[in-house]
Amino acid sequence: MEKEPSADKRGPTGVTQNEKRLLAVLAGHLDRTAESVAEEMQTATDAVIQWAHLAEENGFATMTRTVTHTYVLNEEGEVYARAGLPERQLLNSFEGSIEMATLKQHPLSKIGIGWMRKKGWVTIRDGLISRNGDAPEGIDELALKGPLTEGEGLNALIRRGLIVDHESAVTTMRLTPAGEALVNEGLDLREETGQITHEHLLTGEWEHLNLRRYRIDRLPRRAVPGKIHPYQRLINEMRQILLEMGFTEISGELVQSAFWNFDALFQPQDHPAREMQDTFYLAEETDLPEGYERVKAMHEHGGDTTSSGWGGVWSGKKAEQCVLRTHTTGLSIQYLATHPEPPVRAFCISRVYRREAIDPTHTPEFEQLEGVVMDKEVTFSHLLGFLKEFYLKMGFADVRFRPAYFPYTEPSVEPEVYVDGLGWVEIGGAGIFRQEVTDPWGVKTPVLAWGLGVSRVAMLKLGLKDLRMLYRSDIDWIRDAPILPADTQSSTRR
Ligand SMILES: N[C@@H](Cc1ccccc1)C(=O)O
Repeated sequence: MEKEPSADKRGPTGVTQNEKRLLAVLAGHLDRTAESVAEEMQTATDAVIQWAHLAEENGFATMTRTVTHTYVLNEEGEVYARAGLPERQLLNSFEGSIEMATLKQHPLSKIGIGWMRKKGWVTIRDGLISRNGDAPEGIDELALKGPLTEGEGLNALIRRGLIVDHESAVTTMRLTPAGEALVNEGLDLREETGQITHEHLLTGEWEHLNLRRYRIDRLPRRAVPGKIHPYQRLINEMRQILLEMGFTEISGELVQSAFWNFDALFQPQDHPAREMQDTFYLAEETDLPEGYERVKAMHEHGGDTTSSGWGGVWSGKKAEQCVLRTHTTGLSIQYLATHPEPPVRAFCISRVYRREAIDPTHTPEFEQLEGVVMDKEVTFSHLLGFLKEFYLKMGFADVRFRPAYFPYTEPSVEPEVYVDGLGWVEIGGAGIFRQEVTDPWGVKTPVLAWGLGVSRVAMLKLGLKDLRMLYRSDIDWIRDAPILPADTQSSTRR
């Protein structure tokens, strides 16, 4: 291949063909407008500006953009230019003093009176307007006479909305000394070939081609294609794991009765979590489902079981109240009520609502991953094993369990995962449903149940310091968040 002239001076990246053509056109001129260059090169002005940008980056040319304004009176301005500003016309309409009420009859009084006062032309006292003196012509009135050149007078007219500002930009460009030197050394203006073809190789023509150089030291412009929100991506991944483990996905309404959200889970009616400050109550009420009497009996005295219940009188009114679901455990028990025979493996990943003060780690709405496994002979060990397995698949290798309490499970645990830099982080609740929960619906087989904070997991997996980021649609964050397919995220995935 021919050695390109002065390749050393062009830097390692070379100069594009279009840039060279542009430099040749600029040679011998001082400043040229983009338009005239475009005309000579028989191309679009935008293209010329783009090539000039490249040349500028390489130090061969400079560009200057000059914005010029042309000011013209608008329709209203034209009228005032002929007849005078409203305040002048108004002032000329009377001598000495005039009753305010009379002057208000004047069609221009609305605009004019204020301006006359502002300019100190008149004094208003006891409903009477009096001239102060001879009211000399102001800079705005001078400007109105034209020509409209920049200055305080014009600014005053612009502020009063009497002017149209026509803006036009002219881009000029010229060679730098380096650009001139490059042109003087001679530019290789032969056509460039961007792609070598089979033909070129066969005929040996490739040896004589002027091949376009790649700028391998430059990053290409960043591509920001559409993609799934990082949080949704994580939720999809969790869903996939559970589906692969043989679970059925269930769903339910955001609005639930207190009955399903609390009572069916043997949560006593005076439980603090049911208080207004923790739960969003709605004005609506709903009918109690068939079989609610058995839940009532369970609360009051333990129904037909050995449990003694909570005692007292269970109020149907309280149970009829509608709430924004505070957890998804209410969906699990509803599902079991209609599917009381084993085996059942069900899950849902859904939004729940709690009256939390908003801060970096609390939002009043967040997602939970809820699940149940009902089968003959499933035990507490299976529950721990399952949770461990799930977290492993999510990429948390260290999982441990702390004893916990929920009104609906016994025994109960809170799983924790170990996160570098944070230590052990609590990430949900789990346990075996109590007899008080399952018995009213004829469920006789053990039920493993859990509810995990999905947004918590997301925070840890996405390295967020602020939970709110998940809900904020911060476009920069969304663009920057890496796309990690499930398979590459965790080496423990089996
Ligand atoms: N509902 C509990 C989690 C949980 C679900 C199922 C069983 C035990 C605990 C919570 O919201 O924190």
